[in-house]
Amino acid sequence: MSQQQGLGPRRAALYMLDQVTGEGKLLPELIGEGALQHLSPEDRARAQRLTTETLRGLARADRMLARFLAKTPPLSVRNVLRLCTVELAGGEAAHGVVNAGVEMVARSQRTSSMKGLVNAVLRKVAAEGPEGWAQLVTPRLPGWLRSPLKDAYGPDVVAAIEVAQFAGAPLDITAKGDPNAANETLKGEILPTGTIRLRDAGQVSTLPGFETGDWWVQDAAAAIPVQILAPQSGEKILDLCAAPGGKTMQLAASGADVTAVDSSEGRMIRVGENLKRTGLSATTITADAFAFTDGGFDAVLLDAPCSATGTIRRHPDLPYAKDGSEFGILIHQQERMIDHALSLLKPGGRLVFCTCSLLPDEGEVQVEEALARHAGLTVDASAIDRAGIDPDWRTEDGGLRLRPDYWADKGGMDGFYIAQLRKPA
Ligand SMILES: C[S@@+](CC[C@H](N)C(=O)[O-])C[C@H]1O[C@@H](n2cnc3c(N)ncnc32)[C@H](O)[C@@H]1O
Repeated sequence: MSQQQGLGPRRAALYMLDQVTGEGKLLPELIGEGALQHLSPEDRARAQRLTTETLRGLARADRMLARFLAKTPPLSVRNVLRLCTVELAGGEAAHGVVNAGVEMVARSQRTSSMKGLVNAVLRKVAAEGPEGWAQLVTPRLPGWLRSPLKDAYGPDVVAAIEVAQFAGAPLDITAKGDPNAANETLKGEILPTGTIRLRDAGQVSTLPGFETGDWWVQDAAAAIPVQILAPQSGEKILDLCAAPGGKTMQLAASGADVTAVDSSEGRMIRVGENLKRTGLSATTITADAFAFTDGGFDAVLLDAPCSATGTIRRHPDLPYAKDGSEFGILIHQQERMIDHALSLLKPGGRLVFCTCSLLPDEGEVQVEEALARHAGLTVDASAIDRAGIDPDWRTEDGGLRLRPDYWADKGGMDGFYIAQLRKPA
């Protein structure tokens, strides 16, 4: 690859790093705004990979760079150094990476005076090689998140979660029908809960069965809430906060009569595309959950908006783009959403509440408080006795706590909290 060819994805990655670490933007937001649209599909994938790998290794890169920097350079130069350090750690040829780093700072008047510094520092990093990188400690979560997680799980579990987040995530797939049949061509590993797991999958849309809609991408943990809800053919089920539709497709595949509601127009377009590709059907409604008041559902799935702190191994931008200041608003909204979802259930109906959060305030505590608010409401503890679910994952309240460090030998899973509540008959 010529240096110029290599620079396009690197510059796009640098732009996204600056936006995440400087402006608090999330990667999906930046990609949605067109940050990668000028690149070929191949370069787009490379820019995305460079960005996520740099964010995943950012704290480790800073530790390595601190050895060679007398004082902290401006953010855009620091991000060039971080990006190049992570590339060098991955075994990229040193001269190409160092030249690219120098070229990136040389392009801006604001930073061109730092060419010499970048050149000297990156040469020292290159001399450390991947071996020097491997000796550094696993990157830690930022304090605003580490602290509540340490209170909830203790320091050893937090350290194990950090190892899982640093390792990243494989590609997980939910089959529309029998996972064994779908896996005949995918040739992955079938996990105990039926998810198909692929390592080094490459481009998703080129995998067998994508075009024909035989499956969709969905983390193994994210597939469990619908398994717990156990939809039956013909049941009237509401998927509240449905987009982009992974769980809507699971519900629809069971033959249930599914209504999917989400307030995001853009994300609802993706629900429509996903249903079309897989040949599944559901009624889709773009509306605020609180404005949707049709009742009488046999079951409601509430996958409430949350801090998404369980998904950091897939979204390493999150700890850098967020600071925890929105937790309070989310927790209050979840509480109101649980109450609203219960009001839409017929007597005796079931509500599966879940969040992809590691914070008990967005899981265990929500259920505890809902039980206190609603007389006669119960938790269906037996609903979580499903194939492949480890009894150790159960919580005292009858729910399920999933963590990224579970199934560590298989490649981990997203963090989730899930419980099935039963409205009095
Ligand atoms: C965790 S995601 C849902 C993921 C989805 N269930 C799936 O499996 O693909 C949360 C969703 O809540 C939606 N949302 C946030 N606030 C909402 C509101 N007030 N009313 C309806 N949907 C809302 C967001 O647009 C987002 O799509």
